[in-house]
Amino acid sequence: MDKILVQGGHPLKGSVTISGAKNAALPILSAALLCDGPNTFSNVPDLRDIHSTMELLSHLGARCEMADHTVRVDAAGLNNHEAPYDLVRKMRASILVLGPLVARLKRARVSLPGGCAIGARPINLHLRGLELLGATIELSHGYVEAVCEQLRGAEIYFDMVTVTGTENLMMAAALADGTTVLRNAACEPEVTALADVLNAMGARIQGAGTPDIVIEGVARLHPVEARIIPDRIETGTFMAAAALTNGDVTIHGAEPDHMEAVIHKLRRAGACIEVRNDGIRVQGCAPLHSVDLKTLPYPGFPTDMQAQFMVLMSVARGSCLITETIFENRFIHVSELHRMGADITVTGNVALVKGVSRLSGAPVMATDLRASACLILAGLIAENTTEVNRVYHLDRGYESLERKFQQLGAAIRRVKG
Ligand SMILES: CC(=O)N[C@H]1[C@@H](OP(=O)(O)OP(=O)(O)OC[C@H]2O[C@@H](n3ccc(=O)[nH]c3=O)[C@H](O)[C@@H]2O)O[C@H](CO)[C@@H](O)[C@@H]1O
Ligand SMILES: C=C(OP(=O)(O)O)C(=O)O
Repeated sequence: MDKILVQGGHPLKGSVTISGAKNAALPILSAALLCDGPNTFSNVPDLRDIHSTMELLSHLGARCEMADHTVRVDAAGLNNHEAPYDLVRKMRASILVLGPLVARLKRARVSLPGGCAIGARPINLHLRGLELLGATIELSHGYVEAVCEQLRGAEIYFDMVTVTGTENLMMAAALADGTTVLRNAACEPEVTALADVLNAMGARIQGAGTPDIVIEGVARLHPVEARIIPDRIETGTFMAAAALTNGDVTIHGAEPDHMEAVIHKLRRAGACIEVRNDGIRVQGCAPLHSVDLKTLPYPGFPTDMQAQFMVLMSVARGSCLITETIFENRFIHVSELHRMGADITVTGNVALVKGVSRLSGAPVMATDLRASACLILAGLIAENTTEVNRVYHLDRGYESLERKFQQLGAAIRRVKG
């Protein structure tokens, strides 16, 4: 298995270009199942999760190919309603084929994704929404089976904000008879990006990006060409790294409007951030200060940035509380940060982080994507060498992470295992 070695102590300097967003690309690739004919999506990040999704869509009968960050998906041959365990277990976002399959084929049999390192990750709200749209749902042998004659519009209220739940039901409702209203819907930019692609396909969706989304069902959708939005979590990871190393980095290709909560917290922690026409410039203005943080649905501070922010706080002046409200077990990185000398105490979903003067390099590993990114960041400022193991989690979500850090002057390299 590959590992990444980081020699700490090099301030990051220069510029970096952000890739397309994994969490926008995955639902959009599934949306291609809703129409016949060739869809073309550009700026798709070349990641393991993208290839897993293409494998799943091919299994369902779609034709998929990727070249130079452009993915073509043609679901004219969609003929299989079953997403098997072996493909779904590789990636939780596979559940996003459920809505499109029920809408197109009137039936779906999709393996339940189950939990993962960060928490239980239930899909009860997706299933209840599909029932309200008229599908009959059964759970058996680890699979969800959904059938319907024709989906019909309904009013659906989400008890919790769910990103993939909102996306699944928006895709299903796009081809339902009548009007669907989603209340307390997720407002994440990736939801808006999906709605934009569906509308370009001929769907009638209003209100995406707000908690009330209204979808007037249409009889059919047509293929499109679309570009995937920039990855706001990759952007935030590089912003955090620049501030942490007391560096000076300009981030190109990012969308500053999606970064407000992260920019706000980094500024309060002492980073100097300038939003310019050619990118976001982040300069470390040492020392960093402790600031409390709570993860929330968008536009709140993203759970996917909590681990990276914790590294900053672990070497900031003072103490702070970091509260994780989205996932019940998203402090996997804490025990590894302890091994590097951090002073963090976790009680339930709250971490008390007392800033220390330095971290020291150590062999570490994490079983989650953003926790792995956090350990790379810690390695950038730690004394001596940090060895980050199990980097296949990173490869699910960051394209060329070590190459991008090398360009900024970090002493980082991958060792093939
Ligand atoms: C709101 C939120 O920040 N969602 C994050 C979540 O999206 P993802 O779509 O994976 O997760 P959801 O948004 O669906 O889940 C949010 C919360 O709702 C609960 N839930 C969800 C669906 C359901 O049917 N029943 C239920 O109880 C989950 O357990 C969780 O506590 O993980 C992604 C990967 O880290 C992040 O990019 C998203 O920002
Ligand atoms: C945890 C993540 O992804 P997934 O939902 O695919 O597990 C993430 O993007 O941080």
